[in-house]
Amino acid sequence: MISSTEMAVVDENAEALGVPRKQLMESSGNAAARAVREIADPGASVALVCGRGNNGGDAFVAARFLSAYDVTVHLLGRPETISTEIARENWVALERAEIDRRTVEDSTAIDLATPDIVVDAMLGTGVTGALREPEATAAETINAADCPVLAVDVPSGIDADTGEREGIAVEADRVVTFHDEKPGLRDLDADVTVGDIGIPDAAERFVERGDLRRLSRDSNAHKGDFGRVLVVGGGPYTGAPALAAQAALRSGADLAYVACPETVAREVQGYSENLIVEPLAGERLDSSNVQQLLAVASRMDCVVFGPGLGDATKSLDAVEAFLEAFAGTAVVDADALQVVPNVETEATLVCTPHQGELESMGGTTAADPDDRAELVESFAAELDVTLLVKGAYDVISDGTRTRLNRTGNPGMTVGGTGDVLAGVTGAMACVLDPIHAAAIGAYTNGRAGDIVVEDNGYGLVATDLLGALSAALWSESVA
Ligand SMILES: NC(=O)C1=CN([C@@H]2O[C@H](COP(=O)(O)OP(=O)(O)OC[C@H]3O[C@@H](n4cnc5c(N)ncnc54)[C@H](O)[C@@H]3O)[C@@H](O)[C@H]2O)[C@H](O)CC1
Ligand SMILES: [K+]
Repeated sequence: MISSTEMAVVDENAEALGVPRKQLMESSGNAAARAVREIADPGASVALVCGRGNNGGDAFVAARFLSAYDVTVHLLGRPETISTEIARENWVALERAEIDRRTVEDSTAIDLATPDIVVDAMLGTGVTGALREPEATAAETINAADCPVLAVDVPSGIDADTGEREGIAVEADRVVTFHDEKPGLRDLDADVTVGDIGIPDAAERFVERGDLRRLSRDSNAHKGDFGRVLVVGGGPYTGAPALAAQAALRSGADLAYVACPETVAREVQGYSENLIVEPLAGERLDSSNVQQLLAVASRMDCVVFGPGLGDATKSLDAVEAFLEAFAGTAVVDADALQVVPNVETEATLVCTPHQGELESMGGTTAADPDDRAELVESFAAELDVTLLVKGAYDVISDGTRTRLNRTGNPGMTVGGTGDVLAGVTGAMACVLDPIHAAAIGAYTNGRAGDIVVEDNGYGLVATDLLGALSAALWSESVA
């Protein structure tokens, strides 16, 4: 089962893997034509009722595959209003092929005559809200037709995210849906088949640029809507927490705080005026800081534990005491990871170990990415956390869903890149589910590293990544 949001991610991921949308439309149209052939014999009359989006485009393609039938293509609206380039190209192809195509500019004038089969290709996963005109009246006409109705992808008027309808919807006898079943179709009184349109499994398995669609920026947003991140770390090291916090800002968080021992607070602040530093009494994090941390954390959307914290027992005890009392979202990295296997917490945890750290947590690893993915998935389920295990192929799993990330390069073994990753993941965890936050964190951090190396060659340092994060996340040129 796949929602329309998820479908849009997978569709763009397929494109990133070299399978363009036009090719997918060709397969969708072919699958729709196959369904027509299963319902009606050659020579039968087929009325295709098409909208102006890609759902309609599928039917333009189907018409080309139905040369043995008496086909009429009805476009609802003017051809200039066809909303996508690939649908328009397929519309134009119909004219050249001299296939009977008509435009219906007045919804009351749609005349299907008495076809042997009607194909509903008005709206698919792009529908929002109740059917408007001319689609609403056309749906009535289709429902009144005395012949079988085949819906392309989803019956028009059914919301492909929820399976619900807000007003009138096409009553289909048969649905040919693409790639995977859509919500609600099973509850319909219709025969539903899933057409394989050639989207490779890799489009779901690997994190690709389509995943970035999960990050939409609403223009009405306020400060704080994209998250407040608190990085807890520093003591033996000062650069690490500053890197993580700046990475969180560069990847969209609105505010980044660093809670660190007071002895290093000035130094941490010195790295950037964009950071808000919260000094903690003492030279190393210890249990006496926990109440203060809990108070600060209660105002945050995500807490990142670990960067530059060190492995002093008293600091790890403090992390444990914090997590025992915390019920929010935390990213756990570096030495703080040791605490995770034994802690009793209600917090939602995203852990970012490299393979050595995974083993010290009690997990196992393997050289083959698919074997590793299986091991990581079961370990994530056992710990009840989301794991992002770093490697040439990063493995991300919440124990049920498992993804692989291939961005990044050998130049990124340099110190500090893990702190950047923890910060990016923290920013993502403010606005996304843990599995998506970790997947996009891994993708973005690696992509930033690839951009730096493409521009300058090897020799990157962690601060270079900060400058490339925006491009990795938002630049159109990233392909
Ligand atoms: N990877 C894939 O799944 C593929 C899917 N294909 C097909 O494409 C459609 C989705 O296409 P899209 O262009 O995104 O949207 P639609 O065609 O469903 O509709 C967009 C169109 O409709 C207008 N609109 C939206 N809501 C309403 C409404 N309530 N009333 C009237 N009009 C409405 C909107 O303004 C747009 O103009 C998918 O279902 C598949 O059939 C491709 O084949 C490629 C592969
Ligand atoms: K449809």
